[in-house]
Amino acid sequence: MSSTASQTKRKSMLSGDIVKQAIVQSFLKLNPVTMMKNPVMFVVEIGTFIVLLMTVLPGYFGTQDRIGFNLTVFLILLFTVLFANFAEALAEGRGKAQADSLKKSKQEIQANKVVGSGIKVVPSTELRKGDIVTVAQGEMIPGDGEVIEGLASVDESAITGESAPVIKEAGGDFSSVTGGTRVVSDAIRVRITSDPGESFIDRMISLVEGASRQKTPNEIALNTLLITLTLIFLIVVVTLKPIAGFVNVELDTAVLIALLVCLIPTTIGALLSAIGIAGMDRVTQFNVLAMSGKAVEAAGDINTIILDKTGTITFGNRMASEFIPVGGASTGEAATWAAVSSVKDETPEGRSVLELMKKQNLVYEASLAEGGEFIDFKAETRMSGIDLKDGRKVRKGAVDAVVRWVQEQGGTVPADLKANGDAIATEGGTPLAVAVDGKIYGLIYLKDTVKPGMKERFDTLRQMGIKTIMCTGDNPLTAATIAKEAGVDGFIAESKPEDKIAVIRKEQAEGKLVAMTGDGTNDAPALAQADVGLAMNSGTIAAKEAANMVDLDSDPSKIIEVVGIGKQLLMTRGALTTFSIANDIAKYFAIIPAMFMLAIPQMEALNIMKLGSPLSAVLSALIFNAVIIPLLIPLAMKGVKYRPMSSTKLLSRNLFVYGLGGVVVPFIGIKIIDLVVHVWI
Ligand SMILES: Nc1ncnc2c1ncn2[C@@H]1O[C@H](COP(=O)(O)OP(=O)(O)OP(=O)(O)O)[C@@H](O)[C@H]1O
Ligand SMILES: [K+]
Ligand SMILES: [Mg+2]
Repeated sequence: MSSTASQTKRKSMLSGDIVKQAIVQSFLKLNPVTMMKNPVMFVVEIGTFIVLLMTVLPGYFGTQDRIGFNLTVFLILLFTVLFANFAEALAEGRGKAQADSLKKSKQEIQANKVVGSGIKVVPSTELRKGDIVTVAQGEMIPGDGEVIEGLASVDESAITGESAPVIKEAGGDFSSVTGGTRVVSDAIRVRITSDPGESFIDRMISLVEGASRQKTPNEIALNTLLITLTLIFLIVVVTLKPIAGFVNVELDTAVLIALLVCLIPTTIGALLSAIGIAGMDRVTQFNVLAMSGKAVEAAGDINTIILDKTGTITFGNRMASEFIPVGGASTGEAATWAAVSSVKDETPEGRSVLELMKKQNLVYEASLAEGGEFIDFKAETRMSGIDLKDGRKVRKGAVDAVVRWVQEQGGTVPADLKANGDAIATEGGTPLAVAVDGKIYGLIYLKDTVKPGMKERFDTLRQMGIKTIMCTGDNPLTAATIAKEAGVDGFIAESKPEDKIAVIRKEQAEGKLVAMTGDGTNDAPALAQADVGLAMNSGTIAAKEAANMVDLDSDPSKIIEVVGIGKQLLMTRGALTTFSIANDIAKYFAIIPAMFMLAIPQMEALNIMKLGSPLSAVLSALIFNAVIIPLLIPLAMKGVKYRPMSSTKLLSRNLFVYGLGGVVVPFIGIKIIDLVVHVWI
């Protein structure tokens, strides 16, 4: 698929360059001002500095006999901090590279600004909200805006990575254009909707660059836990020295610092921000822009997803495939009125009616529509049509809507309408009734197909404990057929845009987190109300501003994968936290006995791990503590393997795997390192 092409293009950006940059960054991030943002690693840095002083000023600290050991501890600690910095820098690297390529597409553009009745060429940076510009074939669109006149195909590859041009036209849901994209055919008039520095590309750059990255509520909570643990261990270790002093035991300062570093949760402290950045990055690689890390996390906690039927679950190219007369009318009559009501109907459904006429070699008197007043399709009325100049009113639309409209005018409903309509609906098609004033002439059979693989995707969601609700403006029979075929958990038929917001509020009132997709202006309130609102890039500005995510490929069914990515982010963080804390427990068993054996050699019985010597035990634990960070970077970046199951099952499984693994792995790791280290000292 096309989005995979852009993904491979972006994946290859994790190149040697990014690694080189990340190595440089690892050193720059040693700056204490930067380091302070990560309290756990900041404590390690302070420890590193103290051991450095003891190494270079042994006379002052009375550590002349330990210079070699202290130097080794200093180096291991330094690498611990560097590894943590490297993890974060590597995670940031890909976004930075992407931001650079975006900046290139942001060079100065000449804009044809409409001034009075003429055109003035100005640099795009001078454009302000409300300005009108014209953009002709081959020109770049100078800023974000809305097409107010004309239709053009636009190459949006600069932002979407997608080379096939998309159609943009005035009015409707495909009118928004993005600055930095190129008109490849025809010309449009655009009203600018953003001031300089606030455009979509600007926002995108600062997002992928991480400039606007803020800690999420979940990260803040976890950070508080990590700081608390660090403080507790700090107090324990600091008070250890005077306590030991009482019993005339002299504890070595470097060993105490090593103990502290091993006990505080350095593994998760080092990887925490990399996990968050990588999670956002996975969403970006998927061509979805998340406005905040919070949105990605919320996606991981979603309980209910609200999906549109047409275009999300089905392909959405509802095409007229048959004219079915009712109430004794002829096929020709039904087709004629269907066509007359569709002359100016620019929806795919409307256009397909005229195409079907051509395909079936049917003709109608075009003059009938001349001078008439066209009635656009509206989701509220679920009808479209024309008021003819001779006073007759022609309508087509959802059967129940047209029936009501006919009855309002004192008309009658043909006896065979319901059976014919239901027949179409039970096949999953959409019946549109066609009427003139009080008389219904026939039905248009609109065909649509469920996208392949939908059932499997909904099964997966169900295993994760997520409920899916299909919302559609279609009739209950069609809705039921499609719902059954696609395998959604529930559906709402004949729904108007405002019904969506009601469903979201209802679910939220039950304490659930809700995700939805949308593209129209009338979706905006619901997109804002939802915990995760995914707007289509092809959609209106209002929709994109209300949502907290934008899908550059405009594929509404992607919400399903976004939820998966969010889940994976939360799982990865949970798993590595469990692993990290369990790890520290194991290191405790290596260091504490060693420390006391250093002071009281008779305490050999404590050496349950049978490590070579007290000093090699301390170094081995410290080395393990350092190298586990780079070893876990790939897992932090890629995310833990993710199998769909309920959250509670997942939690207990992860506790088992990463908790137990976290205790066992260091025992083995420290033992192996000790075998090597012991030979050296
Ligand atoms: N161009 C049109 N002219 C007249 N009636 C239409 C037209 N397009 C759709 N309809 C009718 O209006 C109903 C509502 O359409 P709408 O686009 O709001 O929702 P939908 O596409 O059926 O559902 P979904 O919310 O899944 O997109 C359709 O089911 C159909 O019966
Ligand atoms: K640690
Ligand atoms: Mg629709």
